[in-house]
Amino acid sequence: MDSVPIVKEIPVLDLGQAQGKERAVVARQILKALEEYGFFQIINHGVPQVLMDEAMKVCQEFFNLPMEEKVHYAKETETLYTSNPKHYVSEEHQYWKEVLEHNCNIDGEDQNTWPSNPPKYREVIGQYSFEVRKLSKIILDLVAEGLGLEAGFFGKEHGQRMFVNHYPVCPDPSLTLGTGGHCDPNLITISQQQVYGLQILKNEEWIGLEPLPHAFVVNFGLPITVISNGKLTSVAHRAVTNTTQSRTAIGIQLSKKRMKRETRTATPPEDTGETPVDRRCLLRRERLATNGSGISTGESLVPIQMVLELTGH
Ligand SMILES: O=C(O)CCC(=O)C(=O)O
Ligand SMILES: [Fe+2]
Repeated sequence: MDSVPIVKEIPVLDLGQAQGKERAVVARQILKALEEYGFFQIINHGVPQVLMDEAMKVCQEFFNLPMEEKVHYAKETETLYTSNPKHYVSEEHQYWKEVLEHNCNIDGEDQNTWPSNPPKYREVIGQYSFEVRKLSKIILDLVAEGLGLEAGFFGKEHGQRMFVNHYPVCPDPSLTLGTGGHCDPNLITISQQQVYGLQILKNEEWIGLEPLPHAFVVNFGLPITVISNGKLTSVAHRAVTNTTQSRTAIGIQLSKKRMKRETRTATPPEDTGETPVDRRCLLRRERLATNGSGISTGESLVPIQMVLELTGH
């Protein structure tokens, strides 16, 4: 894993230019970045740096809470928090990470399910998810323009969910995984990360993406293949841990449809007749099938019917 090169060519796009007469240029740059890498970073995106810092701070403070307090959020009925020890018993591979995840839909009604500690969590993440939502709409409009689709093609009603992956310092990263290779199942993911660890698949080789301070990393999930009529595909990625620094990545995912947790279920073909399996479990199983570090193609990760359902097509 150490031999993975950090590639400076992964595009860094200036979203500020999209407001002026350079808009069409930016739309083309985004399309090119998606065709070549499936990922890009954006600067001048309009989300205040201080808000980004505060969001990172409250997330890190959450992970620094004592385990007794964090497990309070690991209830079976509404799981906000999971950690690698939880999977030790059932999974072949051990993931060196903790995850905080919850919906953050626009009406704000999810907020009372969010952690109440750190005390500023709900206020800060409420603002942050609102700002990132605005930003994702700007990017979606640019992608629609770049694809020659009508303005507003991606619609107004989106489901929004936040995934915060926290990877503690790992004494031996070769023995474990941060996040195994996968494609995202949702429409668009916008993530904030301050420490290197994200790797993306290019020409069947892993390459590393060095996050710029206060930039956002953007990628598209499986539905983009259907939406773009095969012009774009979702690119597999994974995250590695390191021996010196913990790493926290705050991902905000938008889906074409609002997803309530209970609707995030599906019966994979081989399980017909059994209890529906949580879709993230399905994804995790597919990740394991690729040994966690291999390549998951769109087809093997999520059945195409599910992609169509997610895109509302
Ligand atoms: O840790 C990261 O940067 C990536 C995590 C990720 O890809 C995911 O949760 O879908
Ligand atoms: Fe991902």
